[in-house]
Parts: sequence; structure tokens; C-alpha cells
Amino acid sequence: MLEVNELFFRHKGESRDVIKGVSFQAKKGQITTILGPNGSGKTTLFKCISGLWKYYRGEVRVNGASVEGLSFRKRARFFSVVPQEHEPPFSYSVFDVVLMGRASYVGVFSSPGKRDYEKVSEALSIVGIEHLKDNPYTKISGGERQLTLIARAIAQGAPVMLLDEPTSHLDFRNQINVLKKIKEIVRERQLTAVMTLHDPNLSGFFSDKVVVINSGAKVAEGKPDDIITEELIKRVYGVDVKRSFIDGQSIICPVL
Ligand SMILES: Nc1ncnc2c1ncn2[C@@H]1O[C@H](COP(=O)(O)OP(=O)(O)OP(=O)(O)O)[C@@H](O)[C@H]1O
Repeated sequence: MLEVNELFFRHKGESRDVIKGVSFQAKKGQITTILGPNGSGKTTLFKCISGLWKYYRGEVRVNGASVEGLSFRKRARFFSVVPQEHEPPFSYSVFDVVLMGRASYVGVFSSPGKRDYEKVSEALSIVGIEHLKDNPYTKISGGERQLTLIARAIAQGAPVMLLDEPTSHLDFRNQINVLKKIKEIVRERQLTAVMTLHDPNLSGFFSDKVVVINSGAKVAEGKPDDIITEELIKRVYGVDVKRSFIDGQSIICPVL
């Protein structure tokens, strides 16, 4: 369970808050999706939660315990991050990229041990990409790269997984496959997953809960079907949409 309480963040030297008192809770075994327009503060919120950027007010708790004051390295025991894009400086193998997820367990002057290698093999198998382990990370497809980063997060073994647009570079089939895989892993391992997505329909299909932010502030929170309404999309994105239901699943469609 992740609790984010009244978080405020602004960049050094700026007078404008980028995150304005955002609070929400994300439950174990569930996917909570942060939905919001470009520049609304989704990535900033993730950087604040994971400890990469320091908020000036508020609190973050994981399974009831505060993570305040922990170094970024120590926070890695609580949070794994699947970033939007990841360009390694060298052509590491898929195995080595996943092994990087174990960094917080490996001492500064030590090498990864047997347990670390086991965790990497296990993560590759969960995601279904063992066959790619020796391939250079720079020579696999966008979808395979996303799966590698998810495997890295699993190998890290943190209770909370933050996924920043995990489908940003994927074709339609891979978007569905990757999101299905994430949902399966979250349920099986009882992880608390928080992700950002741009597509309100995909958010509706795959999320247990949606938190909508606009200009750094939370404007709505709840079950996707209750939240992703014609009125909300108009208010937040300024787009006219019609909502219908197919086999009980809510779908929104732009009015062209
Ligand atoms: N280094 C910076 N200094 C000042 N403002 C910044 C800086 N980086 C980002 N911002 C501003 O912070 C706001 C939030 O940006 P952020 O990247 O968190 O948005 P986002 O919702 O993730 O956007 P997107 O959907 O486009 O990825 C934006 O208005 C952006 O211009």
C-alpha cells in the first residue's frame, strides 16, 4: 500500500509549484493509474515519490511506514521505477540491464552474488524473455525493451512499482500484451503498481483506480468507470467525447 499525502514540489529558483498538494492511496495487488495532460506533473510526481527529487512538503508512506529522509539508494528497497525511456551508455546485454535492478542490494565494493543472479533469471522468466538474455539491449525491439525494464523492476523486488508510460513506444498489440503482463504480475506478486498512461481508454481497461491530475493538482480519483466521464475529459483535456459501453466496458470516443 502506498500513501502519498499532501505533496508539494517546485524546481529550484522557480516560484511556481509543479505539484500542488497531491494526495492519493494505491493498494496492494492493484494498478492505480495517474491520468493527466502533457505537463500536468505526472513524471515529476513519480520522481518525488521515488526520492529522486525532493518535495518541500508532504509525506510518502509504504505499507504504513514513512520513507522520509531515506537516501535514493535506500528508497530503492521500497520503489522500483520503469522509466519512459532508457538509453544505457553501453550495449549491455538484457541480462545485465535486469541485473542493474539489484544495485541496491550489492555493496559499493562488492559484486552481485548467487541470489542476485537467481533473482534476475526469475524476473526474466516471469516476463517471458529468457530467450533474449544474451541479446544486446540496444538491438531488441521497443516492446522487448519495455519488458526488460519491467523485469529489472521485478528483480529489484520492491513492493511498489512506478511505471511511467510503460507503453509509450509500443504498437497496439504490444500495448495490450505489456499491460496484460503488468496486471498479471501485480496480481500474482501482490505489488502496488502506480503507472501513468496517456490513453483514457487503456487506463479504463487496465486500472483498478484512476487519479486525474491537472496543472499539478488532483482533480478526480476513483474507479475508472466512475471517473472517466464525458464531463471530466472535456474539463481536463478540452475535448468533446461520447461515452458508450461495449460488453459492459466503458469506451470514450472523440466527437469529430
Ligand atoms: N527542470 C525544470 N524546471 C522547471 N520546470 C520544469 C522542469 N522540468 C519540468 N518542468 C515543468 O514541470 C511541469 C510538469 O512536468 P512533467 O514532466 O512532470 O509533466 P508530465 O505530466 O509528466 O508530462 P508528459 O505527459 O508530457 O510526460 C511542466 O509544466 C514542465 O514544464
